[in-house]
Amino acid sequence: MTVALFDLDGVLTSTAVLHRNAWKQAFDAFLSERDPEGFDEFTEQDYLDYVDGRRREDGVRAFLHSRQIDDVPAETLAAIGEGKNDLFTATLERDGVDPYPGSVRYLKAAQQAGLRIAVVTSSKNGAAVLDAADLSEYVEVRVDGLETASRGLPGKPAPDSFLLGAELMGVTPAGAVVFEDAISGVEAAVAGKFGYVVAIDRVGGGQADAMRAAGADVVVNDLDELLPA
Ligand SMILES: O=P(O)(O)OC[C@H]1O[C@@H](O)[C@H](O)[C@@H](O)[C@@H]1O
Repeated sequence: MTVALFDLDGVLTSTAVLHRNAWKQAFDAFLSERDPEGFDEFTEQDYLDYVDGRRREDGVRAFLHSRQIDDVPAETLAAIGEGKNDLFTATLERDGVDPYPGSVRYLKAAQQAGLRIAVVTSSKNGAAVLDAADLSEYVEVRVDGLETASRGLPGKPAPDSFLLGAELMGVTPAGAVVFEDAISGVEAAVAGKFGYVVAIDRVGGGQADAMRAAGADVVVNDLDELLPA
C-alpha cells in the first residue's frame, strides 16, 4: 500500500477534545433551556456514540434523535451547530492546536518510507486545524467537510469521503490504509473496503472492543506503537 488516509481530529491532533467540549456546552445550553426540570446532560458516551467523526449537522440530528427530540425546526438545529462552531473556533484561536507527538513522528517516518499522505475529515475546520498544528506540509490531498458538502456527498459512516480521498490520490480503496479514531470513521473505512484499517483508541473503556466490532484490523493507543522501537 502506498497511500495513507488519515482522519484529523483525534488522530493527528488533540482537537477531538475541543470538539467534544464545545458540543457539550452547546447541547447542555439547548437541553437545559428546553426542559430545565428534566435536564439530562450531554455525556462523553453521547459524544462517542452520536457525534464523533460525523459532520456537524449529522451529529446534531443523531444526538437529539437519541433523546427522542425530533421536533426541532431546521433553523434551531443549524443554530446549535453554529453556536458550537463559534465556541470551537474561539478556543482554536485562543489556545492553538497540539499535534500528537507520536503522530508527527509517524507522519515523518511514513513520508520517509515513501507513503503518500491525505487527510479525510468531516470537519469544515480541517484546513485551519492542519495549519494551526503545523501539519499542512505533510498533506498532499485534503478532503474536509467543505469539500464533501460542495460535492453533495454523505458524511461518515458512509464511505464517500474516504472514497473521494482515494480517488484524488489515484488509488483504489484496496491500495490505501485508513487511520481513524471514531467508530463512525472505522465504519466508513470498512464500508469502503479499504486495504487496512488502523483504529486509534484515545478514550479507553469499551472503545477498543467497539472498534474491533466495527471491523478495525488493528487498534493502537498512539501511532507511535506502529513505529519500530
Ligand atoms: O463542526 P466541524 O468543525 O465542521 O466538525 C464536524 C465534526 O468533525 C469531526 O472531525 C469531529 O470528530 C466532530 O466532533 C465534529 O463535530
